[in-house]
Amino acid sequence: MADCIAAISTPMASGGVSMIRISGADALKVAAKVFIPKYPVRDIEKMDGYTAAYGDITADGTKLDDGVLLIFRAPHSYTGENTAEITCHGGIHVTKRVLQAVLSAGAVMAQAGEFTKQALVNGKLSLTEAEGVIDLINAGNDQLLSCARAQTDGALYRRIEALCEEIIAITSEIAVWIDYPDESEDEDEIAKADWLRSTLAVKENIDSLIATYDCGEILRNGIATAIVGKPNAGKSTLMNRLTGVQKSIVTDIEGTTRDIVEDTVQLGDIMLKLADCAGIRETEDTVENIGVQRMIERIGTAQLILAVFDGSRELSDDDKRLIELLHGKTVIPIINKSDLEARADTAFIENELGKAVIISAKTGGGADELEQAIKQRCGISNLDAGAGFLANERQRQCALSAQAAVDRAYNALHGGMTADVAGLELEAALSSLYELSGKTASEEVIDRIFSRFCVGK
Ligand SMILES: Nc1nc2c(c(=O)[nH]1)N(C=O)[C@@H](CNc1ccc(C(=O)N[C@@H](CCC(=O)O)C(=O)O)cc1)CN2
Ligand SMILES: Nc1nc2c(ncn2[C@@H]2O[C@H](COP(=O)(O)OP(=O)(O)OP(=O)(O)O)[C@@H](O)[C@H]2O)c(=O)[nH]1
Ligand SMILES: [Mg+2]
Repeated sequence: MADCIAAISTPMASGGVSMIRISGADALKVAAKVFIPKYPVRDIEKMDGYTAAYGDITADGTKLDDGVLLIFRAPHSYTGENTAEITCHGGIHVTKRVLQAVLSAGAVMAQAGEFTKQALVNGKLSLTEAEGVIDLINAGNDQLLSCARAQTDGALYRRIEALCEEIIAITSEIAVWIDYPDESEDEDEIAKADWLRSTLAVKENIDSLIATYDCGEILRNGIATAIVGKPNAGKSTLMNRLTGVQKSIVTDIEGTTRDIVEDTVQLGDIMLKLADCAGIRETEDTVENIGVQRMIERIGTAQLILAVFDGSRELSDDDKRLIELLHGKTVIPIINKSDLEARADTAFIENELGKAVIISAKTGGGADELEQAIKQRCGISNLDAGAGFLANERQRQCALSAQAAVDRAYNALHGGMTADVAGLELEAALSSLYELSGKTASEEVIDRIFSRFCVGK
């Protein structure tokens, strides 16, 4: 058996060409057994990196196909190992036969993500960069692509490194203090105040790192958005206006919408998963009541609530009951029907729920302002992917344990405990951050990450 792995790196589908990748110390030796260069006659094992040859791909002396061989020399390859890429015609069967020939020549079948794992082991990629590679492959729009690109280029990695350096600066000072305590109490106090300040800065940086997770989550999965308000406020009209289709029934009869009507809409880079709900009111109607209950449940689960008020009428008890339900939620109050004379108490609404947006769902007035408000409220306009952000739950969990440890360190310093306690907590934070960047991630964690890759990546 030769010291190299091999797999088909292109999709299992017919196409123009397919690629079989071989990576490891013996990659060129194995390639030489199946690939016969046509001209100039040359020794594959002596080919320079970044050179290609045209020739026949063979199995046991029989020609399978003609193809192109591309050579990378360690460490200058994706994996950091010697790499040979054989490109053949893109039929599923012929590609499988070429792989078989390569395996017969001694290569070992690669596991899912094993090429990228080699890259990780060889220091070509950090763990968070490798995670970015999966996101890049899965990216379905420009925004996701540029976020994944930032990750594969090490944006998060650098942000974590910077945090670690800040922490190390404090822990090393504390370590010196433990060995050589300051002579005077004054100096001691000055040093402690200094550590407290630096720890606070670290704390703020971790907090803002954790806040980036929600933006990424919103980009990937969209925002669960509930449109709520009293009957006839114009919820269904707004829903139809946002999606551009007449999906929700609109009438001037109160209680028109009962079942939740769902649709999605792309607002710039954000996807809203809209739910148009029944209007809130006291009613004897059994069916409508169930609708109202469902609306209340949605208020509980929605990430964003568009609370629609009829601006042409005075606020009713139902409006006030709704406002009660919305406290503590992420809400954009919307005063609808701006094409009619204004009668609703906007100041009251803003006082309860924050800055309102005035629109006319009927005419489309205020649509831009609403889009801006949604973007602002969801923090998406604040996401600077190039500055590094948390892209998945594993990363978030590591960052949360680092945050908890830094909080404990801060409280220890603030509460007047001896600095060695804070020092230990900061060490704990550091080890969570190392796990995040992959410096100390366990084999198990790494395996779990790579199991999300496809074979051949
Ligand atoms: N044919 C082919 N195309 C591919 C890949 C591949 O493996 N093969 N990749 C696989 O995902 C991506 C490109 N990834 C690569 C990453 C590094 C190197 C490389 O040769 N790195 C050298 C040189 C770096 C430099 O010049 O700065 C190195 O790291 O030393 C090559 C491909 C996308 N396209
Ligand atoms: N003038 C004016 N009328 C509007 C506007 N938006 C909605 N309406 C009207 O208000 C009435 C109720 O609209 P809907 O969208 O069905 O209201 P809803 O909030 O979904 O009502 P329910 O489903 O009963 O809870 C309809 O006659 C709409 O045409 C607006 O911006 N201006
Ligand atoms: Mg409706």
